[in-house]
Amino acid sequence: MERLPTNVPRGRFEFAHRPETDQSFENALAKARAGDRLTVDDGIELLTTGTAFDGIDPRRKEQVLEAADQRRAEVVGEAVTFVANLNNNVTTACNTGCLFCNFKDPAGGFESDQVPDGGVAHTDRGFTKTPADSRRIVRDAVRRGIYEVTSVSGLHPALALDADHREALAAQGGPNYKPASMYATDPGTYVEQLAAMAVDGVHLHSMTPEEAAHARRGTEKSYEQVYRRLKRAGLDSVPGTAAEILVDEVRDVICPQKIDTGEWVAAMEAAASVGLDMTATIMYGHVENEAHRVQHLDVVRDLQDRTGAITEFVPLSFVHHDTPLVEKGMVSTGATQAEDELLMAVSRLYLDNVENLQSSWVKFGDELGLKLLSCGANDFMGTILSEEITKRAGGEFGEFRSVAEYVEMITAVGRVPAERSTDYRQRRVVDPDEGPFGPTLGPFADGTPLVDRSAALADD
Ligand SMILES: C[S@@+](CC[C@H](N)C(=O)[O-])C[C@H]1O[C@@H](n2cnc3c(N)ncnc32)[C@H](O)[C@@H]1O
Ligand SMILES: Nc1c(NC[C@H](O)[C@H](O)[C@H](O)CO)[nH]c(=O)[nH]c1=O
Ligand SMILES: N[C@@H](Cc1ccc(O)cc1)C(=O)O
Ligand code: SF4
Repeated sequence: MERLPTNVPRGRFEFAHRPETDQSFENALAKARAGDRLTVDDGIELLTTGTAFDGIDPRRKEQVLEAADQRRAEVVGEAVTFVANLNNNVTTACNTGCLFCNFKDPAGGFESDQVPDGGVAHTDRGFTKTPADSRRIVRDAVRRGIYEVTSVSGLHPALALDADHREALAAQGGPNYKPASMYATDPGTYVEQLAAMAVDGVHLHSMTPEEAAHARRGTEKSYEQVYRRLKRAGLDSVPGTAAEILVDEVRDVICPQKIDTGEWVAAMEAAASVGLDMTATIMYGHVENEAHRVQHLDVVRDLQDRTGAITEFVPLSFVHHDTPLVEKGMVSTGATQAEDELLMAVSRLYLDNVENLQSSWVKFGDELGLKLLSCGANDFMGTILSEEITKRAGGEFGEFRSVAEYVEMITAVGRVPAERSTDYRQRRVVDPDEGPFGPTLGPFADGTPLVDRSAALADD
């Protein structure tokens, strides 16, 4: 039987870590089926369907997917959850230069001398919102019934933890700092933005490890001090993005100016130590190989063993179309479907201490997103209402799914739709015979259906 292709022919990049093991696929599959804790070598054998040959064996792939689906059913049952949420990203200004990212705009384009009076930024596809802008956008969405607002942004040079941090950066001239007075729009401080978004009891999900590093730059503050201050300002949980691939030889290629693996882990541990829940992610399907992917899972599993704070794992398949990695000719595609399916399945089997696995329709689309619910996933992401990160990398699956669409799609694949809270501690099963369908868990939610106002939101 012909083997299916993988996206990056092994060996194209000279990495020290390579998908070679002393384990056999059969042994690894037997351990997975028995519910044994897998080793990195086991994971590599499952993810490659056997390292003895290049490409993916379709029959073995189905065996791995079936094992993952069985494990999902045992761990979390038949419900497929979704959250009523909003993405409110504050700014696209960022000079960190991650090669997989097209969300960012050079911060210089936002400086006052670059922006016509009252006009939009020099890079007119980007944006910076004031705290007042954020508050207005979030308040509107809360009144429409959302439960959570997620906010992840570029590392704007004027952004600082709080007023004291701003003063310290101004006094020492940096690092990566320019005063807000140089920009057409002042983003405020992280504390001001969080306080502005923490309206009416909405759940505030923000401040990735990379943003926390930005919020302590040039100081001796610990990550604990930063996250404790952010929690006081209204932060409820932390997105475990900026993870990308938690193996430094890969980070050195795709995001050399970003925090390293150790810093990411330290920030996440700190967030957990001050009582914040978090998600964890992997952004895969670019230059890395299967050994890197499983080593990444091992870092996440170990973090969860030590903190228990990770509420879900979120595979982010690299959206490659409009990114520097493609422009530089380093890659030409993202992950193949077979790789997406196996990554989800091996995540389920390897992360034996993380209960929830998310399939994102904005990255995979509805059809593959639903298929991945039979490969180990049990969550189908959220309504989000607005989305720039994927869209600006060339993603074309939209910015919104209504509760009615969730109920229709989930029941169509024979699963049980359930609205959830960010921390999964609240789950409300939705009866598909009891329309109309709207969110009910948010502070102002009364079951009124959400409508697609992404155009209106984009005008904000
Ligand atoms: C855009 S950043 C914004 C927050 C912050 N600047 C950071 O890097 O954590 C958030 C995450 O989006 C994901 N992302 C960015 N570009 C992507 C792409 N082209 N495909 C898939 N995920 C992407 C990355 O995992 C990244 O950590
Ligand atoms: N996977 C993606 C997400 N996931 C995060 C969820 O939207 C939600 O914030 C989290 O599950 C906590 O409840 N968000 C995106 O905007 N895009 C994705 O691809
Ligand atoms: N920021 C990520 C999505 C994400 C958001 C919050 C999370 O907790 C996890 C993932 C992206 O757009 O790709
Ligand atoms: S991934 Fe985050 S830090 Fe990296 S360039 Fe994009 S916005 Fe900036």
